[in-house]
Amino acid sequence: MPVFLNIADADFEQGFAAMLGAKREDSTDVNDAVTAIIRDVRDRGDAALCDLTARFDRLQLTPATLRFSPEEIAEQVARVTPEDRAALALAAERIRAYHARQMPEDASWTDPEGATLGWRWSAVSAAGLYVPGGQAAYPSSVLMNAIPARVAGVERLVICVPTPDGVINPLVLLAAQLSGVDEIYRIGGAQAVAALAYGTDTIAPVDKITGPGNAYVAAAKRQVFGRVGIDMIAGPSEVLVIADGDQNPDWLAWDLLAQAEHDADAQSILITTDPTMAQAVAAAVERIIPTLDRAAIAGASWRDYGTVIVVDDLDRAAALSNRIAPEHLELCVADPDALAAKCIHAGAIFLGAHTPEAVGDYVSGPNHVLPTARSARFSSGLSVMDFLKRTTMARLTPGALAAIGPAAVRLAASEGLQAHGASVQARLGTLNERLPE
Ligand SMILES: NC(=O)c1ccc[n+]([C@@H]2O[C@H](COP(=O)([O-])OP(=O)(O)OC[C@H]3O[C@@H](n4cnc5c(N)ncnc54)[C@H](O)[C@@H]3O)[C@@H](O)[C@H]2O)c1
Ligand SMILES: N[C@H](CO)Cc1c[nH]c[nH+]1
Ligand SMILES: [Zn+2]
Repeated sequence: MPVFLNIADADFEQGFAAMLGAKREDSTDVNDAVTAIIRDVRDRGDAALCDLTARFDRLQLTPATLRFSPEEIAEQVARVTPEDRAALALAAERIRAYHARQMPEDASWTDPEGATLGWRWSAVSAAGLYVPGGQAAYPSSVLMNAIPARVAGVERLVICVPTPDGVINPLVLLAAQLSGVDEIYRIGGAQAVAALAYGTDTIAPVDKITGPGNAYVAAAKRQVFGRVGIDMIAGPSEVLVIADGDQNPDWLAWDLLAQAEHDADAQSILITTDPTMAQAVAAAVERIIPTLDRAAIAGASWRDYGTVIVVDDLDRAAALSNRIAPEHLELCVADPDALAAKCIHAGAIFLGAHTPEAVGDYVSGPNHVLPTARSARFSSGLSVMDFLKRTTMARLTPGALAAIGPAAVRLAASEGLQAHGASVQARLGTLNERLPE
């Protein structure tokens, strides 16, 4: 049974703890295995990639076949139906248009002292996108990672995707093609992350690695961070639906199950002001679960992490939502804008009964790679900013240096840094002057 709370009389703190659950912890075994794999790839390069792919993905490769050839990509992409191609193209175009608006502007101004100041944005030169293999390969996630990189102006975009037993989802390759990916390698796990970070004879290293993956991929991203940038370590998906009493319970049940079917560790929460709605949605969820293709996963997720909370009013719902800081927040209420104004901490907000979270997974335009496990309190979803760096700029005239330089000289002296002060004084012509007491 999911956790069922009536906030009016339940111990919320206890329920809150149960709701957040005891999620996965870092495993020493995984970390040690990943350290060894990374070392192997650094030492033996392509040979290690081929050996590890044979071991984990049951696929024999040579350095020459690590990369998908243009002919193979064309052959796979030709298998995609026109309907699937059109849907993917529509998604790609909407995601591109949304992310184009995120591009920040450079800035430059001259202050009253005569200093011209500002900043300039530039893209990372090369980005590597990890695409989880097998059943978990989502073409939509290829678009969500690769398109912001391209919009940001990344010159070289690389994908690593494991192909267990040689099997690849053609839609993943089409999504890569639509997003302008330059190179696709059929490798996965920690060895792929190591190759992207350190490079091999065949794979040139990248500057930033993004994308989800299993515990080995996550541990490898943590271990190579510093050598390269990484996006975030995304945990199991979550949705919080806030609903008033005037909603269709079946619609809300489908929304909760759309997260639950992702992962047995996913979390779906309903907060409602109407006890009758709470009961109706919970009943609909139980009725629908056995009909799902992924009934076992969705059932486990709902049983272990599903939560239904009844509150007195929407202010209380907003306060709870802010504590949960959900990855996805659906506001199925009469005035979603008023409620959204009170919901400060959420990765993505979906306003109104006709905006199911699932549309955001694919085609609305915003990114579906979002902060999980309450990290929406301090972080944001993937965006073009993840592929950009900001460089600050300053140019001083002699007059500007004369106006503000003496303060720098004084501060350098206070820090005991003689050359710092001298580099300013030399320009001011005051190098041999004693510093004022
Ligand atoms: N948007 C998202 O957040 C999102 C999307 C899709 C998938 N996912 C997550 O990605 C993951 C997919 O997992 P997956 O395993 O199917 O694919 P994966 O591509 O993440 O991992 C496959 C690789 O794991 C490595 N591996 C497996 N067992 C190993 C072992 N014992 N020792 C060392 N390495 C080992 C192998 O190299 C293999 O190629 C799931 O956790 C899923 O929840 C997240
Ligand atoms: N809801 C997932 C995490 O935001 C993303 C996804 C991909 N495909 C379907 N859904
Ligand atoms: Zn989803």
